[in-house]
Amino acid sequence: MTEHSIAGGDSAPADDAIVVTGLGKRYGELTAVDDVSFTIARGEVFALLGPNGAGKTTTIELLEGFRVPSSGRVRVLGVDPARGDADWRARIGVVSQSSADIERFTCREILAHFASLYPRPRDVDEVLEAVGLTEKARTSVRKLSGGQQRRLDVALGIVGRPEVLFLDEPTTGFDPEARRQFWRLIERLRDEGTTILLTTHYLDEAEHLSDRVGVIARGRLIDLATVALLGGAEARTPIVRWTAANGERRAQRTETPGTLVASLVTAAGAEPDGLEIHRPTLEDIYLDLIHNAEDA
Ligand SMILES: Nc1ncnc2c1ncn2[C@@H]1O[C@H](COP(=O)(O)OP(=O)(O)OP(=O)(O)O)[C@@H](O)[C@H]1O
Repeated sequence: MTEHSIAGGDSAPADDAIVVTGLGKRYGELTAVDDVSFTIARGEVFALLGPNGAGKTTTIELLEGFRVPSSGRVRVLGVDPARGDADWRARIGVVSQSSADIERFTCREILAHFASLYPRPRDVDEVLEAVGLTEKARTSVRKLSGGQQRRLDVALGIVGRPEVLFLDEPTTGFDPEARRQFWRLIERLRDEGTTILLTTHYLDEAEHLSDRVGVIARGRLIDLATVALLGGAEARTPIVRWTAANGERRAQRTETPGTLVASLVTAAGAEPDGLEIHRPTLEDIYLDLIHNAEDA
C-alpha cells in the first residue's frame, strides 16, 4: 500500500476515535477483508472507497460490532465493538445500507422514539429540518420516496448525537439538491467534532467531505491519503498524447505540457496529429488504483 497519511499511525492514541489493526474477515473460503489497518482521529471525516464487493460494508459492520473479526484488532472509542455495552452503543450512530422496518409510523414518531433511547438526543424537529423532512414530519414512512426514506435513515443515525457516526452509502438515491443539503449537514456535524466514517461510490462526495480516504479492493486497503494525494503525486501529472511522424502513438507525462507541445510543434514544423493534453481527474486516478490492484 502507498501511504501518504497525515494522521495514519502517528497521532496520540487518546486522539484516535477508531483504530483498526490487521483486520480480517472470512466468509468460508472468501476473504472479504484482508489485513486492513488504519486509524481515524477524533473529529476526522474518513471515506472508504472501493468497487462493489470490495469489503467496505463488512469493514464498517466489524467496526459497528455487527460482525466479529476473523483476525486482527478493532477499537472504537477505546472499546472492542464486539463487546460494546449500551453506554458505548449510545455514543455511536449507524446509517446502514438497508432501512429499518418502520413503515407504519410517521417520520416524527419514529424519530422521537429513537431519540428517547439516547441520553443526550438532538431536538427531533431540528433533525427533521437538518435532513429536509420537516414537511414530511406527519407522513408515514411507507409513503416516503426512496430518497426521503434515506434521509430518514440519516436522521435516525444522528438523533442520538453520536461521537462516532458510521454512514454506509448515505446519499444513494438522493437528488443533487438533497446531496448538497446532506453535505452541509455533515460539515455541521464535523464542526461539532463528530468523527465520521462513510462509504461512497461518489468521488465528488469523498472529495468534498473527507479529510482522508481509504481505497479498498478485494478486501485490501490499497491506498490511504488525503484526496489531493491519492495515488501519489505522479498520478496527477498531466499527460500529452500525440501521433509521431511514423504513425506511432506517443504519450508523455509532464508538469509543463505547454512547453512540450511547443517543442513538438517546433520539431515537426506543424501541430502533431492527434494532439491532446489530459489532466487526470480524481476518477481517472481512482480507476487506475483499482485496475492496478486487480492486475497485481
Ligand atoms: N454474510 C455474508 N456471507 C458470505 N459472503 C458475504 C457476506 N457478506 C458479504 N459477503 C461477501 O463479502 C464481500 C465483501 O462484501 P461487502 O458487502 O463488504 O462489499 P462492499 O465493498 O460494501 O460492496 P458494495 O459497494 O457493493 O456495497 C463480497 O464478495 C460479498 O459477497
